[in-house]
Amino acid sequence: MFRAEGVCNAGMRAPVDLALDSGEIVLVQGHSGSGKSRLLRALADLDPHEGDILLDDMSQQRWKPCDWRVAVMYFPAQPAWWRETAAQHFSSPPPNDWLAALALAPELLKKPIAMLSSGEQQRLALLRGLVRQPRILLLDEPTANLDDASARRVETLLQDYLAAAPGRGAVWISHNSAQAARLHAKRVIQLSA
Ligand SMILES: Nc1ncnc2c1ncn2[C@@H]1O[C@H](COP(=O)(O)OP(=O)(O)OP(=O)(O)O)[C@@H](O)[C@H]1O
Repeated sequence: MFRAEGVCNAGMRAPVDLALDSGEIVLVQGHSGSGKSRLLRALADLDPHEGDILLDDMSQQRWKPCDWRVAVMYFPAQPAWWRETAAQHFSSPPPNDWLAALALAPELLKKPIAMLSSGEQQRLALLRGLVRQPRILLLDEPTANLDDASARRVETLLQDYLAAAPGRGAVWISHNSAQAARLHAKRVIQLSA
């Protein structure tokens, strides 16, 4: 379904091959600075890079870049905001059950971003991306700012999202071995420093 062959971005030590089947999570691990974020940015076509990346056998080079970045969406560890409130960043409002699943009060959407905790911002940024229905989620430590209970809520929501339609998958950076076990990833890509 999703394949990467010889992908290399500036800051990565070696090219990476990767394959993702429908519903699958591939974990990416490695020391700080080993190139995990740079790999995900290359997969999302956010930087010039080497190698080929295919979704349903169609090369990234044949996609319109803006369509690719919605289908193959990068979720940075530190999300960017450019308007005053989170609500202003959503193409369509997040479903109430998603907000509830992440224990986010709907009122948070209307608060100034500067008044939200980093964990609230990270969860809202996740929903901001999911409402656009990406197929491949490139998750850069999506629970980095969260306590254990909140992290598990995010894991459950993401696993449910992947299972809700065919043709979805995730490449997930995680430093947490307990989380890695919970995600049942069949494949782990270990980047060396
Ligand atoms: N635009 C860039 N061009 C070249 N090298 C870069 C660029 N941005 C970052 N780097 C370097 O690439 C290397 C890998 O960075 P990356 O952010 O992918 O690491 P990481 O494995 O995600 O680390 P961490 O776990 O600390 O987030 C680092 O040495 C970094 O300094």
